[in-house]
Amino acid sequence: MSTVGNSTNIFWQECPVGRLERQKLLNQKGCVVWITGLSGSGKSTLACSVNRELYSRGKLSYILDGDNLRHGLNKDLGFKAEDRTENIRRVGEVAKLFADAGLICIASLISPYRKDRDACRAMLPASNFIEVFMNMPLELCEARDAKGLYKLARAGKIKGFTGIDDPYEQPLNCEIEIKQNDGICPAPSAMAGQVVSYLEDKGYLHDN
Ligand SMILES: Nc1ncnc2c1ncn2[C@@H]1O[C@H](COP(=O)(O)OS(=O)(=O)O)[C@@H](OP(=O)(O)O)[C@H]1O
Ligand SMILES: Nc1ncnc2c1ncn2[C@@H]1O[C@H](COP(=O)(O)OP(=O)(O)O)[C@@H](O)[C@H]1O
Repeated sequence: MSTVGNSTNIFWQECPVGRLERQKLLNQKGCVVWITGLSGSGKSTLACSVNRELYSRGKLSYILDGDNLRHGLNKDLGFKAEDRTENIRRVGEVAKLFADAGLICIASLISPYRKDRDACRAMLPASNFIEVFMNMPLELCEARDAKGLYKLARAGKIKGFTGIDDPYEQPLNCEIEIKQNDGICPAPSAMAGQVVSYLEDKGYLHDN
């Protein structure tokens, strides 16, 4: 195709070393583990724990954390709905590249809108988008308030804070749900175990 978006006269370039060769080299399959949930629900903690566990098994993963990407790639974006949508779109595209590189890409963003997450899912071949929902109650996230942002949002000093005066749409069909058991949040290693077991069961930790 020679017209894509606003670009004309452009052509897709193929390279002889492809995804399958890279996966063989790494003995794993590229995919995207997309962690969504409220601020303070434990997304970054889970991402780091999965990353560490995979590393200990000799598997290459890379974390795309919303907070970190907003320091660079997405520093022109704020938190209004269009900016969040563009934030998720860009991270979805980058995650797709990492998965094509053969890595297990762990994206950790609030990603509050279902349609934005679904658009990222649609960018990837079927089943290579693994949506993980941090299903933690707002009360727990707010009680943690690791960055003091809920306090500022309650005081009206931050407007449009997810869960307070901005929406969060829960996934309807996620692959993995992390939730409290009898009111207790599982330890980070247990949460990571749930994700790594899924990857193992679905064959992502081997290339064939
Ligand atoms: N208004 C508002 N709403 C929600 N979050 C806010 C806001 N302002 C700043 N922050 C901080 O930004 C982090 C979320 O960035 P994300 O890129 O993950 O957000 S989004 O997916 O585009 O909604 C989020 O980080 P986490 O706490 O790690 O989720 C907050 O620290
Ligand atoms: N499973 C857990 N058990 C106990 N504390 C946790 C757990 N997961 C996260 N936390 C704590 O909750 C706070 C918010 O976690 P974080 O990973 O930064 O959330 P998010 O990335 O969703 O904002 C941190 O202080 C973190 O140490």
